[in-house]
Amino acid sequence: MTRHNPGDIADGIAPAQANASGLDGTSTHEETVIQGRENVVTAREATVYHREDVAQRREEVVSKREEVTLARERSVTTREQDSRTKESLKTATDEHLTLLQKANAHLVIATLEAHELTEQVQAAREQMKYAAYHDGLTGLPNRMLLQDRLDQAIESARRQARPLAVMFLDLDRFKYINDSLGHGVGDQLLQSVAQRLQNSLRHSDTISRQGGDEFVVLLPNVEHAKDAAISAEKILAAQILPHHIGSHKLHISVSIGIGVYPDDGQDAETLIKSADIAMYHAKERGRNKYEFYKHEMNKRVVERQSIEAELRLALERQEFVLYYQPIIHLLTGKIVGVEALIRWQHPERGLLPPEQFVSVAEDCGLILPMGRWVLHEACRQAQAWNQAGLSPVTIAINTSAHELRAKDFIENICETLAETGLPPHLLELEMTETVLMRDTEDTNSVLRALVEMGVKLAIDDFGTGFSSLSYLKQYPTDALKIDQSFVSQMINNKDSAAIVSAVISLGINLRKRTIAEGVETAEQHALLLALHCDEGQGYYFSHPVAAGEFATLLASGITSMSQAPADMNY
Ligand SMILES: Nc1nc2c(ncn2[C@@H]2O[C@@H]3COP(=O)(O)O[C@H]4[C@@H](O)[C@H](n5cnc6c(=O)[nH]c(N)nc65)O[C@@H]4COP(=O)(O)O[C@H]3[C@H]2O)c(=O)[nH]1
Repeated sequence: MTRHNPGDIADGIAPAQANASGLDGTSTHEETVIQGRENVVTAREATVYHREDVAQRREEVVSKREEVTLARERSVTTREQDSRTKESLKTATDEHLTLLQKANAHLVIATLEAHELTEQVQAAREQMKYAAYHDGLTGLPNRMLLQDRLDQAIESARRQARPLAVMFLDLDRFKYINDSLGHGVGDQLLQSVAQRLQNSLRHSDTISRQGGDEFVVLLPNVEHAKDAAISAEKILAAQILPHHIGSHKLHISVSIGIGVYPDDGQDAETLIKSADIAMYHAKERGRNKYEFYKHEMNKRVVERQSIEAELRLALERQEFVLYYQPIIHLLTGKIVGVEALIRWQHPERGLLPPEQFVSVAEDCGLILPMGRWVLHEACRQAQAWNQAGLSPVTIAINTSAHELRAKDFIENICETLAETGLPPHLLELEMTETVLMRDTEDTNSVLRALVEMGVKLAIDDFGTGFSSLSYLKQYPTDALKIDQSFVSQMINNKDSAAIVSAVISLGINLRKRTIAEGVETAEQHALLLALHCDEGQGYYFSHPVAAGEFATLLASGITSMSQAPADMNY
């Protein structure tokens, strides 16, 4: 745009325009004036326009400036805002970073903790798994693990068409050690037995503890049955050596039954059962033995099971009876006592001796009601003889460990004596050494209570248990019964004679009566007399007889039963 000088407009003529009109030479003065006026008007208009234009432009400029200012302001504001935003963003980022770092630290810790926890959980899981498959006392595989391994071994034996063997082991007379020396010693003995089993067998064999004193061994790699016999012999030889437990030197043997796959069982359960049955037969043959399973053995086991079931009914049906064996004063030949011995008048099997059912009764707990019945019946009978005017004799009764431990044992004896009217000094309780050696504190208080009541105490089968002479001084016992195994051999075996002689001397010195059990011959009788044994009991004098028969013996005063009928076997 052309910019005009405002002075030019004030003169009324724009120089350029003036110059242009004068040149053409055609216009008049008037025209020129008019022209000039028009020009002036035009110029004024132009000026006006120009002014308006200028004003407008100024406004535009102003507005532009405002815009620019506004834009600047906006820009400043935006920048400020930006900078503020950036700052807050930075702060937020920093905070976020800090949080992240913290979170990361937590995450690291949490990861470590989780790792540690996983390890603990894993360890706990493994521990639980170990506990589920192992015996807590010996650390040996338990029933479950054995089952597992046996299943696998059977499967493998089946595929390869070869045999495998299972051995069932039971410690002989472990119960007596447990009863007499306590569970602590019993547990240590089991650990020692387990250790020796491991040392006697191969790593590939599985030795498991089934519970109590029972172990089962899996021999997966046997070529022939005789391989199992070799392993069994190794076990017997290792276990028979004394076990040193604390201050005790314990002798224990094992009985082993062997079942062989596939003949004696095609699955784990049957095989173990066969080995178990064979083990019972090994025990019956005299312990410290092994025996292979034979099919006819099963019959005996079924018999034992049915005995248990029938024994429960025997008390209700009053099938038990007592037989009485006289005890003779050796010097005078008079009957001074009588031992009550239980029999079971079985409806089908006839009269059964105690060895066929007393241990079953002990195992299934029936010994307690059975023992109460024996006590009551024996006291009642003895008092009946007294009241019938027969010379009073001491009645001896066998007392098992279970009975002695029963809470109501003393109470029961008091009640029985009161009910039957038998004077306490005519009752003698027989207990084995092992029964006396258990829980010495408790046993002592029970025995003292009995002595205070006036009841007599005799130690049965003396010399066969884990003899500790200190308890002879400790307990208030009246008599020592010399075990029949020594009496029966005393004539031909010097050692047995020496033991019998020593026990009698002990009795004399400790002022206790000595009673020889199992006297069968005149020679034994004569030697016992010469050794100053007080009393004797045995087939030489009388077999155990029924109550009526004993009354006859007592009344007739027969003291030597060389005349005893031969068929008096019970
Ligand atoms: N070889 C031979 N044996 C003779 C002779 N004289 C007696 N006997 C037998 O020797 C056993 C003596 O009883 P024990 O040692 O107390 O041994 C008893 C006793 O431990 C237990 N018993 C018997 N009756 C009871 C009872 O009522 N309760 C308890 N808990 N056990 C009993 O059963 C065991 C065996 O009793 P029994 O079979 O009656 O056997 C009796 C008796 O018949 C002999 O000259 N030669």
